[in-house]
Order: sequence, then structure tokens, then C-alpha cells
Amino acid sequence: MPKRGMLIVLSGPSGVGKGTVRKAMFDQGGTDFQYSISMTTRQPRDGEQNGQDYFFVSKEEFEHKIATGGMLEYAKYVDNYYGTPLEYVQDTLASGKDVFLEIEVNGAMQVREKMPDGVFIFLTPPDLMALKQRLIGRGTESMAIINERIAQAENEIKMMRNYDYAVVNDQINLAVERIREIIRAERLRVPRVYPDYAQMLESKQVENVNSEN
Ligand SMILES: Nc1nc2c(ncn2[C@@H]2O[C@H](COP(=O)(O)OP(=O)(O)O)[C@@H](O)[C@H]2O)c(=O)[nH]1
Ligand SMILES: Nc1ncnc2c1ncn2[C@@H]1O[C@H](COP(=O)(O)OP(=O)(O)O)[C@@H](O)[C@H]1O
Repeated sequence: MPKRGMLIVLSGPSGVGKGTVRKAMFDQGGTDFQYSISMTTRQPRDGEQNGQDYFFVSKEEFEHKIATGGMLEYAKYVDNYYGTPLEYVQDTLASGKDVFLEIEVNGAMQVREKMPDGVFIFLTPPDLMALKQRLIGRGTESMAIINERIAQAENEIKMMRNYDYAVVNDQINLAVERIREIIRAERLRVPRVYPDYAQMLESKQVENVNSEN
């Protein structure tokens, strides 16, 4: 039986650049992991193709899929459903290949519940930590606007705690490279599912642990 693939989840606040970074990474190539195409009820935009950018379906089809347990996760975002079909993820992981999801934060937390051994990457806007100090120190914005920004930043920072890694999206290519580094490192990790590493050493199974898929 092949070693089970790894699930990689890229998420982060709305507008941080998840879609842009994911597209850049797959366009560049060298991505030896499979992108899970999401299902959505939103209308295709110009140039988008069914089965390539998304599976575009009706609200009824989407709700049927939820009701029959066909979704790993789903969320409503600006009046439309977005979700990850379960079967593709399951089959691909079982075949030993790694799977990459790019989803919004509510969906990512559902995946964390169901597949806690996934690798959860949070994409952040640059200078998130400095935002609060800067806004207060500068004192040019109205208090209402400062409060709004701080509340938003605080919520974003709180969300970050639920992830394994934070990647700053300052420049698209740098963000892509950081994500690649995380994936490379995670592939060398001692698997958490093996209870007795010492015994594996004795029985010479360790060399299989980091073997390629
Ligand atoms: N939960 C969840 N979110 C998704 C999925 N696919 C895409 N999204 C997110 O849905 C949001 C809207 O995506 P989209 O309509 O393509 O617009 P854009 O990325 O804002 O240009 C983005 O934050 C995506 O990351 C999915 O399968 N599940
Ligand atoms: N590193 C970056 N530098 C500048 N602009 C960016 C960067 N990453 C993304 N963007 C821009 O930010 C906007 C939101 O990106 P998008 O990928 O749609 O975000 P998300 O999928 O997280 O909602 C887009 O206009 C995109 O071109």
C-alpha cells in the first residue's frame, strides 16, 4: 500500500491573495501535488472553465451534494456556496499523492476538525503585527476607522493561531517560495501516526518513512 498523501490547506482573510498566490504557484509548475478543484454556485467569470477553475453547479446540486455527505467542507461566501468535494481528496490521498486546497477560513477550520494531520497554512497581509501600533501612533485616521481596522487585524491574528504556518504575502513570488519550503519540510517530518519510532529503527522501517510517494 502506498504511503498516504499529505493534505495541504492554504487559507487566510478575504482579499489577502490566496487565489493569486495559488494560481502563480501552479502556473510556475514544479508542483508535485494535486490541486483540488472546488465546487461553487457562483457564476463563471469570463475565461473561467467548468472543471478547471471550479465545478460550477446550481444551488440544488450543491445542496444535494451536502445532504449526501459528498463535501469535505463547504461555506457560504457572499451569497454563494463554495466547497471541496470529498471523493477526489480521499482518493488522491489514498493513492499516495499530496493534495492542495485553497479555501476561505471557515472551510479550513472544518477541514482541521476532520483531518487534523493536514498542514494548515495561513496567508497574511504584510505588516499585520505592526498595524495596530502604526495606526495608533500615526493618529491621522478617525477613531471609528482605527477601531474598525484594529478589530479586523485582531480577528485575523486570532485566526492565525489555528494554523501551523503563517506566510506573509508581501510579494507573490516570495509567498509562493515560502509555501514550497513548508511543503518540502513537511515531507521530511517524522510521521505523527507512527507510535513507536524506536521500534521502527530496529526493524529498519525508518528508511521507508521519508521515501517518495
Ligand atoms: N470554504 C471554501 N472556500 C473556497 C473554496 N474554493 C474557493 N474558496 C474561497 O472562496 C472565496 C471566493 O472565491 P472566488 O469567488 O473565486 O473569488 P476571489 O478569490 O475573491 O476572486 C475565496 O476566498 C476562495 O479562497 C472551497 O472549496 N471551500
Ligand atoms: N503580493 C501581492 N501584492 C500585491 N497585490 C496582490 C498580492 N497578492 C494578491 N494581490 C492582489 O490582491 C487582490 C486580492 O487577491 P485574491 O487572490 O483575489 O484574494 P483572495 O483569494 O484571498 O480573496 C487581487 O487584486 C490581487 O491581484
